[in-house]
Amino acid sequence: MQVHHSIENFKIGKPTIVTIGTFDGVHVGHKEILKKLTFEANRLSLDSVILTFFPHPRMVLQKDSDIKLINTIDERVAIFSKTNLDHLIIHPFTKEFSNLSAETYVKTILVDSLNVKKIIIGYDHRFGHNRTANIDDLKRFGNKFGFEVEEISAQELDDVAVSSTKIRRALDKGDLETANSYLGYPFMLTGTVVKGKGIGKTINFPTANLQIKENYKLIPKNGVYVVKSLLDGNNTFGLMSIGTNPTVGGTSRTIETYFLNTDKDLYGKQLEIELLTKIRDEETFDSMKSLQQAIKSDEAIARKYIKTHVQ
Ligand SMILES: Cc1cc2nc3c(=O)[nH]c(=O)nc-3n(C[C@H](O)[C@H](O)[C@H](O)COP(=O)(O)O)c2cc1C
Ligand SMILES: Nc1ncnc2c1ncn2[C@@H]1O[C@H](COP(=O)(O)OP(=O)(O)O)[C@@H](O)[C@H]1O
Repeated sequence: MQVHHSIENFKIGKPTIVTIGTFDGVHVGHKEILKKLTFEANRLSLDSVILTFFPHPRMVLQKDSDIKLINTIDERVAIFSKTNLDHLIIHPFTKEFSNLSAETYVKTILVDSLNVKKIIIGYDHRFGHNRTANIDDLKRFGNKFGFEVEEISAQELDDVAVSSTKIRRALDKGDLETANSYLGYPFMLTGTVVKGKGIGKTINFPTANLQIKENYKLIPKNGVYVVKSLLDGNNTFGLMSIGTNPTVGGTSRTIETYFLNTDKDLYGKQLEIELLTKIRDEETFDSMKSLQQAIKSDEAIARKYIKTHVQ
């Protein structure tokens, strides 16, 4: 798959079949659309294209919007890269771009730049300045400019019963089982290991503190999770604590992982950590000893979970 960071970087080759959207999570419902896109691309001998926008329109048009996304843009690109689509275009969403009228957008971007012959799109897709145009307008433009529109009906989307909103809600509740089954892969957090207060080692539970640079990334509910990550090529399980660490007087939210069976120096490393299940909520303990006891019991629960669910 070729990745293009703007429409301008896309050089017209074969005519295309296109789907358009944010695809936050690239979940099992999205995958159905992508499957359809590949099938039709082969049948009609067209190049398949996903057109997506970044930043998310709400991040640009409502500056104070506190929108949280399931994937960072890099994670989304990595997931798309595993599909067999021909092109991914990540077009910068700017105020200027949002001012394009529906017809100008269709003509200049879809027709002139992408040479589109077919569009596969959800029934509720809206586009153009102030999102005024809908699927009927798109079909009208199709007649005018010579492309076909295949609508994915509400019923079809309902049948899958999965949406990015449902996944976000599950993550907000710490329900990783639901989120991961809707995603079709484990929810992940990606970032760099930075220095913390150095308390972890003193209680024999060193924790790699993950710094996530994207402030729009959705962080699941505070609590303790069983996680998995690839450390120097080895699948390594661990316990992740998300929260403000009230026991040690913390105030800001941290994401820390104690990895099982390793004593590696992880500072500065880039980690992708998969969240598998939540064990408990964050608690305020009356002493470091009680915290240490709780983590010991978390570790026992995690080892049991790994044995019964993963191996
Ligand atoms: C499995 C696990 C569970 C944790 N649970 C809690 C908790 O319930 N409450 C809390 O205040 N801190 C909790 N912590 C966070 C510890 O307070 C934290 O790891 C310790 O302060 C070390 O921080 P440092 O890495 O900045 O040195 C937990 C840590 C781990 C690894
Ligand atoms: N099993 C382990 N799990 C997590 N980190 C470990 C482990 N073994 C060694 N480390 C190292 O210890 C560091 C965490 O130690 P800690 O005392 O919690 O300090 P800090 O507060 O700086 O995170 C990690 O960033 C990593 O480099």
